[in-house]
Amino acid sequence: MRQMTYNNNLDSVSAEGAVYYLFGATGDLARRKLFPALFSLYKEGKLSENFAVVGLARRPRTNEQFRADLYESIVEFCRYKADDAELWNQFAEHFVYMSLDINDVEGFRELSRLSEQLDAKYAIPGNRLFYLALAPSLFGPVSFNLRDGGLLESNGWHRVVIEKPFGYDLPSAQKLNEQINQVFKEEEIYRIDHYLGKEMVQNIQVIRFANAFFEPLWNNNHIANVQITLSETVGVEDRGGYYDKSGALRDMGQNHMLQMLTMIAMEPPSRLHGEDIRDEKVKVLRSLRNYTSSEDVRSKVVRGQYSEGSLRGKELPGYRQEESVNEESTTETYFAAKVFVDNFRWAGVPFYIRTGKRLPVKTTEVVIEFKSMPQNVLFAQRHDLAPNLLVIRVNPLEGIYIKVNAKTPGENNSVQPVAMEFCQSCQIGLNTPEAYERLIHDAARGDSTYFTRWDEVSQAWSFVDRIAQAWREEKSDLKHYPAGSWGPDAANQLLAEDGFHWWPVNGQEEDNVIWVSNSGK
Ligand SMILES: NC(=O)C1=CN([C@@H]2O[C@H](COP(=O)(O)OP(=O)(O)OC[C@H]3O[C@@H](n4cnc5c(N)ncnc54)[C@H](OP(=O)(O)O)[C@@H]3O)[C@@H](O)[C@H]2O)C=CC1
Ligand SMILES: O=C1O[C@H](COP(=O)(O)O)[C@@H](O)[C@H](O)[C@H]1O
Repeated sequence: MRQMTYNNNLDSVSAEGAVYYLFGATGDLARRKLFPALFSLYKEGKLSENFAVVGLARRPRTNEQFRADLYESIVEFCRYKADDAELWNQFAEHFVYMSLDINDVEGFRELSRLSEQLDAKYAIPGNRLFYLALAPSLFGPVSFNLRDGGLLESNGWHRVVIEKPFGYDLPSAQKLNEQINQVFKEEEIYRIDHYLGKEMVQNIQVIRFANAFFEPLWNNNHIANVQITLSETVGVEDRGGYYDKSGALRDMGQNHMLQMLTMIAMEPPSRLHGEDIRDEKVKVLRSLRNYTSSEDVRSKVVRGQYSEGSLRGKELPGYRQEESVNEESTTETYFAAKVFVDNFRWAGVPFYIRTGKRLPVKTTEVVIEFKSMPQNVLFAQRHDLAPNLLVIRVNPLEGIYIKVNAKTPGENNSVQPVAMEFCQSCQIGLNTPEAYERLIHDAARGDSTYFTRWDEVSQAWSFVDRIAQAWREEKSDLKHYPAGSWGPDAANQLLAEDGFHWWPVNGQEEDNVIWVSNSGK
């Protein structure tokens, strides 16, 4: 095994301080995720005192109003309480608001002047982090105006953090990238995929590469299939307008699901450094077997849309009745796919991936199903021995469990499945850093390991585009599933035809399993 080292010499960088420019400061993402993340970083001393945050959007706000919005967001969404008035005032004092239209370069010139004042006030050496919580159509214009307005002329570093979706398909993503590249170098661009900031997604590397009983078995000799589930109970909420153009494939598939797949499937990097890890991840994306025809897509990819139903006793409308959704929409709110990684390690191993809205539970889990032991006469089993599983729970519970076979206590040669669980969130609480905290901190430190590089994004789009193309050609295979159900039955068939089934997720395990867990189960 090659030597791997952690790259932990970046901590000092954020201590230099920076101005954070929050474009889209009056929007939903800022309110629910970005403000709370900044407060948590401040509470933990990760922002030090030499920083400033400039909130930017068109609608007018005074600094006082902006700070009041900030406070409300933190009370509602932050994992830390804002109950220490002195600390709160100290924090809020770093925030200012400026009304600005992205298309107006004059506003950027004024922002540049404000920035110089903030640099002087907080002893910041010109470091600038531009966070674009904006619609993708504004990424190009904002980049040009940052340059033309003089924001990139300061002495320090300049980084731009870009929200997803990065385009709608490969051509639009290419166009976006060309625009941004006219202003920023690739190493200055931090494309967010917040799943990469999740504790357990980052833990995949440690579980794989730090355990002698996983890595040697991590291949097609021993693994029967891999299952990745990202299920949500929510519908489209107030994002119907965006979602109806996007759908589950673009909203979750092109990014979060394929990124998780790469973390599971990649080869060990030579070092745990950003570029080395991303080199390995992009090789996985290049190895994805492309669907050869529309027929091929239809046989391996299932799409669904939720109709009326109920969840935990609550009646729910169908997708087509949601606000800002076309009444005849054929947008998928669910998809499941059988994917192959055509390389030496994974040849022949199916990766089953599924995601959907209005499913029965909110969970993200990865199941590694190992090949079964050969059936033999040693055990008095009436049924096949259950395969060993490694389950990685990403959220809301965080942890892992392994399922093994053991002797049924007191009975001769009878076999009993036992699940041994390390519930990380039960052990240390749910107070682990949220994904956005981790990622904002990483961007400020110049660590782009858990951001997506352009070659990854483009490769993922070219894979997804083939599916979208087949769906455009033929719409009749869209299946409707009742809200609150596990999606179309065709998704079960996808596995059944290979002799597999989806493993239960989120604590809905089978009755006959003995649990050994630190969760008190
Ligand atoms: N919300 C979420 O949970 C997630 C969002 N994202 C992505 O993050 C981005 C932002 O999403 P979200 O916050 O939900 O969107 P919102 O629609 O809630 O907010 C958009 C923001 O952009 C500002 N804005 C729009 N046009 C202009 C303009 N011409 N000049 C200056 N500011 C402008 C708006 O302010 P104003 O109207 O005052 O100008 C507002 O602050 C999107 O790309 C989205 O896909 C990604 C993952 C999750
Ligand atoms: O990016 C997105 O992710 C969320 C789900 O994120 P999670 O961290 O709560 O699992 C999803 O609801 C949203 O549609 C999508 O845009």
